[in-house]
Amino acid sequence: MARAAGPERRLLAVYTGGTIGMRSEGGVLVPGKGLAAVLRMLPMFHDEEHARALGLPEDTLVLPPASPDQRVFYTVLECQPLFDSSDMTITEWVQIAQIIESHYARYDGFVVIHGTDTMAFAASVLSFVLENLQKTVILTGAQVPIHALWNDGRENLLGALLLAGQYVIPEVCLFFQNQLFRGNRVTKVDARRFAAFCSPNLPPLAAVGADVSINRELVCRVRGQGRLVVHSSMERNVGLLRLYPGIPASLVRAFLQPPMKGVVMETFGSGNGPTKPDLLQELRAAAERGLVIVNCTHCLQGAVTSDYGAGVALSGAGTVPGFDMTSEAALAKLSYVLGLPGLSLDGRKELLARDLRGEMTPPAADEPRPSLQGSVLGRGIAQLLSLRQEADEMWDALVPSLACAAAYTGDLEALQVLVELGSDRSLEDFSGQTPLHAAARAGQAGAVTMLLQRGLDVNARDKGGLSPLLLAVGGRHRGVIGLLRAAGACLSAQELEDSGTELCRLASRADCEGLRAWGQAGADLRQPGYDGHSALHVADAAGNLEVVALLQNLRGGAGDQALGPYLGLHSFSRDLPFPGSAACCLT
Ligand SMILES: NC(=O)C[C@H](N)C(=O)O
Repeated sequence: MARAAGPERRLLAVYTGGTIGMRSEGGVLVPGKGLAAVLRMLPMFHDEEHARALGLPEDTLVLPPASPDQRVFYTVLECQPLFDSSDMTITEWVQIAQIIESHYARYDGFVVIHGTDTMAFAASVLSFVLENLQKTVILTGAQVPIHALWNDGRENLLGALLLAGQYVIPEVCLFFQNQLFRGNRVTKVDARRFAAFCSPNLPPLAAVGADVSINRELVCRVRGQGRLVVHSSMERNVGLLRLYPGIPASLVRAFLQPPMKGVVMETFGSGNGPTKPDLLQELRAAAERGLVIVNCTHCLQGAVTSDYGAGVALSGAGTVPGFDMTSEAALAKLSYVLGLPGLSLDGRKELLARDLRGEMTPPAADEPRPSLQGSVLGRGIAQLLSLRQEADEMWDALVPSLACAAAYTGDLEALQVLVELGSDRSLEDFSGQTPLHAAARAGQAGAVTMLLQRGLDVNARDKGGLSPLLLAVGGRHRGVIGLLRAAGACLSAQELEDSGTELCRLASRADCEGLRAWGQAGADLRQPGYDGHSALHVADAAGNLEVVALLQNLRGGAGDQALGPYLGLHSFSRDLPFPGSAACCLT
């Protein structure tokens, strides 16, 4: 986490509805249009004099100076339609993520103005949908409309704009009543009070008083190095089932029927439930059918543990522990994990039990308690716990190499899991190679496609300066070269210059495939080698008519245009199912 640099910071505020902008119609509150016009009239939200002096466009608002050397400019994007958040679903939240994606390069941070009723669900979903986030995203809203005399909307929105404008907190956060929370840790706890949200199992990331105090230990590091990825294929057939004393097995059975694919089950206390055989049998049968059940406690605070027989019975029936996740986060995570393509059931359960976006505290992170040092058994347990932690660290260190191995062999299922596990850190191995290098070297088009979709840097260089494109050229993997080029891979100026000598070498060996690969990668086939001769000269002097004909056919310089039709170059956007460009409307 860093204080944002630069004299001007630009934010996009996506206004989706909620009480903050609501008006009373017929005695009830309904979403209200024109929030930007309201903000323009409020001096705390817009410095008209400064805007006029700079000649800012009509849609750009500017906050009064918060510090002498920095100004926050922002644009309000009003969605159509506006929602009471009770009507919002995963579909709208994915659309918000797509709006962020399509404006990502132009803004330094994002504020999402949202109704409070489902804001905890929205923040949780966004935290999973947005992968490799490197900019601040803050959701906020209000309990009372901003145009009312006494309201919380002004403070909440101003705080969110100031934090997103002044700090790089690369997470989906929620700001309410002077506190900045991790979005997937919050839950709404009050329908009326201004302190509407709490984060029961994680302290706030920041608190705003006379000063801003940031809890630096807690703020996520920038996750991965790739570009932003929006996971739009969230599974919709997920549900939330709250156990209550005496719940009949027949009701549980009815709830777990297809098309349901995943269920968050809210249990008692530390993850306990009734141990009636008929109920356990329903859970077991559903788990055996492939339904994924995540066990979360319905307590506000605390975690699912294996302290009680009544909890162990549930895990014995095939449920996955959700530890200290909120039900909102668990539902969002389930939808995300079940929506990932190409994973086995075990792979999905493995991801569910792992902390992916800071949404839970798995027990492996527990420090051995000091009291354990007092007895022989206690010391043994403490040692076991620390061994387990070391094993975890070893696992983390091995993920990049394992991911490279999976990419090299084209094991897509293993690769998917490993890339997900490594998403909060670099996937470079000891030599600086990423799995994309390994896949390109081996010509694994499927793995290359998956990794490009996951946002791995197409032009990454390993410690020897090699890029995936150069490795694919070396292996003459023309399908992979096409994929990389279409995703923006290019040879460096030095490689283009050095390619002349290599082209001459290939021509002298009559290596037509090699020449085609270089041409497809964007090399100019007329580039002279170290002695000033081109590949065509070399082939001509050697009397190799096939190579001469090939080079003449492919002349015209940079391979793309000349080789495109010949080699079947294709449009990346047509071939890869990247999320389409985002609409600004929520429909
Ligand atoms: N305070 C609010 O924003 C509640 C409103 N019903 C909403 O969620 O849109």
